Amino acid sequence: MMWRVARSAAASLRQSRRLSTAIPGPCMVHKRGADILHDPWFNKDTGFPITERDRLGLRGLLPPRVISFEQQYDRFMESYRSLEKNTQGQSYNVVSLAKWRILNRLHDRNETLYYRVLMDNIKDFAPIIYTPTVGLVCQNYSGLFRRPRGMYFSAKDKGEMMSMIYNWPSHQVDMIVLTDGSRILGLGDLGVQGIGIPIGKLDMYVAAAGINPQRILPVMLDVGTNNQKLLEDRLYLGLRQPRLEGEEYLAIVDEFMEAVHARWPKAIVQFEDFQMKWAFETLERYRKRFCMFNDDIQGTAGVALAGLLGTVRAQGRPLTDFADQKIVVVGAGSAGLGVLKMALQAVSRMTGPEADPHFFLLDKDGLITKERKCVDPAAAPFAKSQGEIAELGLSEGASLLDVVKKVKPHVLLGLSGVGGIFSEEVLKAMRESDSIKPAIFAMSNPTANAECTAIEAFQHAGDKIVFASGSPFDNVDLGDGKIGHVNQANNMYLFPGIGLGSLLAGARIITDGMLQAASECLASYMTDEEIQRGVLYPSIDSIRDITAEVGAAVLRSAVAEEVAEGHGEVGPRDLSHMSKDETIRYVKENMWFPIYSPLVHEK
Ligand SMILES: NC(=O)c1ccc[n+]([C@@H]2O[C@H](COP(=O)([O-])OP(=O)(O)OC[C@H]3O[C@@H](n4cnc5c(N)ncnc54)[C@H](O)[C@@H]3O)[C@@H](O)[C@H]2O)c1
Ligand SMILES: O=C(O)C[C@H](O)C(=O)O
Ligand SMILES: [Mg+2]
Repeated sequence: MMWRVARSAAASLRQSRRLSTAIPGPCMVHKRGADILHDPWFNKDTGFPITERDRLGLRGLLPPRVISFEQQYDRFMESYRSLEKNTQGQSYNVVSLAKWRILNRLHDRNETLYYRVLMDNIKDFAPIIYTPTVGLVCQNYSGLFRRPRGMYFSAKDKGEMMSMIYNWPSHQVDMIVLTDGSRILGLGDLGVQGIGIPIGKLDMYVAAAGINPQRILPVMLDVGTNNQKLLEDRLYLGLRQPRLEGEEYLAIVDEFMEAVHARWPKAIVQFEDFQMKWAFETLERYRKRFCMFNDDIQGTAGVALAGLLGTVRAQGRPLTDFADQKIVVVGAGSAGLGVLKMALQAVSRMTGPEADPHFFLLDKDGLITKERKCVDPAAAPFAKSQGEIAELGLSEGASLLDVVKKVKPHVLLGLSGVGGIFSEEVLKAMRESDSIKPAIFAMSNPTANAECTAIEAFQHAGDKIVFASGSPFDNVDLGDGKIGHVNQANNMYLFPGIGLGSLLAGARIITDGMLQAASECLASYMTDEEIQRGVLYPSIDSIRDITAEVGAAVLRSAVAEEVAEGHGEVGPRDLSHMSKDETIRYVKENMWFPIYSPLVHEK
């Protein structure tokens, strides 16, 4: 019965979308005149029709000619293309920051146009608003700062957060991305300047998942910084004090989480770029109480696992052979351990709880074994025993080169944050891999921190490899008309769908099952033909489509695990009656799309 209501609501939505170019639904605005022009959410610049200018007190505040949305779009793209032309030959940093500035100015002025150009040109613009340029933006944030975006909660706000949260102007917030700036990409502690990451991630939420930009909130939790250079920088915009530690630190995060939950109980909080100790600890602390997840641990794991399963298919082997794959993971931080934990769960599902996978884990001190004095508890399950490695001629702390030479792994996966660590010698050693298609995943960000470049990988490890990197690289010309395909193994293929699916499910919490469903959905998205060509992930051009599918998979899993409480008028029973296709349709119909709506003034 209820589902019929939902269906008819969905049908009317579909109807209004079809008609949307002609008569989009109205949007209530409580402002008039110049206040509207200065609000990027409502502003249409020269696109305000004459009648609207009359109704909203805008007449005379704009040049007389009305410019259509399409013309505004073309005008922006022309200025962007001429900026590209005019900056040719200049350094990467100068060009990237110039591109970021022009996009950011549009973002500050007219959100509808901004998100439309971002969505339509995601392949060109993701590398600017997301990795790698976002890293450069964070490094230079205090100098680039012009207008605030998002919220800042600092150690000085202790005891005030419950009231501060009400300073945010939107009545409803669906998606929050939170960082404390302690491990920004592979760039280390950037303190308050890390706010660029939540902003970039939420831009991806809007572009890929169609989360309404009025309902997103980027948040910086400024508990100080241990970056001496920033502490000494007179322009640094954050607290000039060492990071809070221990209970003092947790008290700040607790207070923030309580404040968010009090105002928006259904908001989803994505933890991003926290240093390892807090990444794991906060995940365990909050995941049963709030609807939250840690993208670096859980989103990354799902994307990596999907890619790893793809490499098994690429070898023409059944998926169950994943249990026999030899995988060397370089980097035992939040990302590397997240990947291994999820990979272990996958092997256990295939072989039973006594699973004995062939995983080798290295950190800055080399191969991690049980001989190691202090092994992090999260890394302990992956520490090798002397017996296991002695026959390979390896011992505690063995170097990466030694490990690759002796193990002959099917997969070499880097999440170390150390640029170039897959040296020529290491890559050449991968030629002796036991796989017919050795896989090299250089997943660290941004580009300069990638363990190797795409060209280096194909040049040294050979044409047969499958390659993936966290930040984008161009495909590699292998000669004779052959192309070495470059995949982008980045959590952007999952986090928007995890957030969207959890939101539309009205999930109480985000379970391992929901994350597994997301990963499996991504893994099965690729056809055999694509996989054979070394294409493990979809093109970023189809990110909205894959996100809808992932969102639906997450939603269905939330229903199956009985953590779905429903969203808006669609209750859990309605959700449970939806077929897979209906769920995908429901998700797609709930994705926001940038279009000018008629503004109606309401006092
Ligand atoms: N592609 C993606 O989607 C994705 C997702 C998450 C993180 N990352 C990237 O992964 C990197 C690591 O992130 P993290 O959160 O795990 O960081 P982290 O600081 O928690 O862990 C880094 C790990 O690398 C190890 N390491 C450092 N130097 C090393 C060396 N020379 N050899 C071997 N290991 C070394 C450290 O000991 C540590 O175990 C970052 O660059 C981040 O941008 C990428
Ligand atoms: O931000 C990214 O591009 C991926 C990931 O979350 C990272 O921390 O590197
Ligand atoms: Mg991250």
